[in-house]
Amino acid sequence: MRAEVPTGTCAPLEHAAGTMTTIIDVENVSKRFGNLLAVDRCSLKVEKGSITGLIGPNGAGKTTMFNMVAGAFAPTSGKILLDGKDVTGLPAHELFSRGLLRTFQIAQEFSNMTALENLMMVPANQSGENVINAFFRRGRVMHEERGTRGQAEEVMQLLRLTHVKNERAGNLSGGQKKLLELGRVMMTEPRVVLLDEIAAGVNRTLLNDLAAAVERLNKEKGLTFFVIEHDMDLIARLCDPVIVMAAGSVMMQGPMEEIRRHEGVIEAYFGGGKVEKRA
Ligand SMILES: Nc1ncnc2c1ncn2[C@@H]1O[C@H](COP(=O)(O)OP(=O)(O)OP(=O)(O)O)[C@@H](O)[C@H]1O
Repeated sequence: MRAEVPTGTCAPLEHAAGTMTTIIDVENVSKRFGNLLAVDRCSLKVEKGSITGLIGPNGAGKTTMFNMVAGAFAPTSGKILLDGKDVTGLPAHELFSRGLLRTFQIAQEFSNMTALENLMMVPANQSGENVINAFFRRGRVMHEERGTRGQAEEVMQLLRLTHVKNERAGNLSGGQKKLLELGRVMMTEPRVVLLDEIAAGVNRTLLNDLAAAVERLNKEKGLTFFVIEHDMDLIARLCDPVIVMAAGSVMMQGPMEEIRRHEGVIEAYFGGGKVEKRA
C-alpha cells in the first residue's frame, strides 16, 4: 500500500544552511506487520527548536511512526538518527537517557501527594531515594532537594500551576492533571518531546492552556516537540512544519496554510472535502 506522492513535495524541508539542526532524522523507514506495510519507505526530519506536526487520516501510519521514533519497536528497515547518531531499534529507556521522551510514558500522578511533590518525585537518580545516601550524605541530599524544589517551582510557574502547587494532585481538574503531566516531563529535562494527541478529551479552554504551555516550553526552554494530532486548529496554532502521512507514506510537508490548500492532501486526507476548521 502506497499513497501517490505529489511530485516534489516528499523531500524534507530545505532550510538555509546553518540555521537549522536536525534532531530527529528518519531515513527511508518501513514497518511491516505481517502482510501489512504500515509505514512504507518514509523519510522525515524534525528540526531542533521546532514544533513539528504529524497529521494524516486514520490508519495512515502516524502512531507506527511515533512508536518507532520513541523506541516502542524497531523498524523493519531504514534508519532513525537522533542528533546524527544511529538509534534505530534502541528501546525507549535508552532514548530517554538521550533526551527523547514521549508524553504519558511516565507513570500517572500520585494522587495523595501535592502537585509540587509530584514534580519533585520525577528526577532520576536522586540521592535521596537511596537510604544509604540519605543516612551518610545528608548534606548532599538536602542540597539536591533544594535544587529539585527550585526546578519544580520553576516548572510550576512556566505551566501557570503555582496557585495549585500545594493542592493534592488527585484534586486537580483533568486539564490541570495534563499540565502536571507535562510538568513531570519537563522535570526530566528532555530535549525533544513526542506529544500524542493531547487534544483528545480536552475542552477548548484547557486546550488553550496546554497549547500555551507547549509554546512557552518551546520558546523559553528551546524544547523541540513532535506532535501527532487530529485537531487541525491546534496543529495550525502550534506546528510548523506539518508533515502529512497517507497510506503509510509521507505525502508532503510545509506550513499548515500550504497543507490546507494542497489538492493532493485534501483528496487523500479529507476525501475530497474541505479541510474543515473545528467550530
Ligand atoms: N501492532 C500492530 N499489528 C498489526 N497492525 C498494526 C499494528 N499497529 C498498527 N497496525 C496497522 O498499521 C496501520 C497504521 O496504523 P497506525 O496506528 O500507525 O495509524 P494512525 O495514522 O496512527 O491512525 P489513527 O489516526 O487512527 O491513530 C493500520 O492499518 C493499523 O491497523
